[in-house]
Amino acid sequence: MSNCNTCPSAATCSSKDNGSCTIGFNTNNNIKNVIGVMSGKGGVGKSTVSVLLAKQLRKKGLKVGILDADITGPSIPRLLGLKDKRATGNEQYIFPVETNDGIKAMSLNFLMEDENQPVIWRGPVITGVVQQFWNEVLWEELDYLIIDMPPGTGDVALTVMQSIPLTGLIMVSVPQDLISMIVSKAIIMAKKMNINVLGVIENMSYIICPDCGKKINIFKESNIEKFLGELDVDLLGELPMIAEINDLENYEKNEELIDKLMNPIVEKIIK
Ligand SMILES: Nc1ncnc2c1ncn2[C@@H]1O[C@H](COP(=O)(O)OP(=O)(O)OP(=O)(O)O)[C@@H](O)[C@H]1O
Repeated sequence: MSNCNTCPSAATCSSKDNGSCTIGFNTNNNIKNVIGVMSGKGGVGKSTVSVLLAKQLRKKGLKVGILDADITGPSIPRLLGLKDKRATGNEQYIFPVETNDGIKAMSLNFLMEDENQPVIWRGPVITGVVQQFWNEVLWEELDYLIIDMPPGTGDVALTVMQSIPLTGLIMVSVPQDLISMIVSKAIIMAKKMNINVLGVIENMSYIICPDCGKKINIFKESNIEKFLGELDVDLLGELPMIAEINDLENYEKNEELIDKLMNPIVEKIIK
């Protein structure tokens, strides 16, 4: 059950009441910060941003894990280059799969025989799996656990917000009015649930001219400043739409460029 002393949400939690807290803890895990990556809308780059964050944090020598809460559309194993790996376990715990650079990861695809097999489960079963990934995976000591949330503000998002002690949420958006409107819903949901929104990352914000290096806005001029002002949320940074980000399985080849783009964002998050 809950333990306020080791809860990453302790600083912002208003209840401070062990009796009413429903957050479960695996006493063998000590996770200092839990960051949810959310958007409200699918396909905007949540999983990509989750992996980029994890890689940068790891490069700073921190202990990092990724929990893939996108149970019906898991993409973390592929993005980490772990698609052929399977998780193991014993009677008590599930052991996360680890990348060569030491990022621990758990995804439903690590438990499926075939990654193409669809998951045809109803909401309560799916939310149960997410809770198991929090409670039954032996994460041990982590500085940061990144949770890649599924799109939308439905069951799983609600479960993560209610039953995992989030330090904060990062919202991923792209510069289109329709998406900003849906991301706004997710931000308002988080605020209603007293979850700290660390800020927004605008993904696929621009492209870079291969000849002159100029930034080109592909969508009509972004209204991100206005949208953030209305919601009182910070912009953590903007990421371009580039082939190197689309090719995370070969991250090492593009490390220098990606580090340059991600490092200022990660510095803000750590602060
Ligand atoms: N900045 C970028 N530049 C180029 N390609 C990108 C960028 N961000 C994401 N992509 C690509 O867009 C696609 C969708 O990204 P991703 O899977 O991260 O989105 P998602 O929001 O997690 O999707 P889902 O809603 O399915 O969970 C992927 O093919 C990814 O490689």
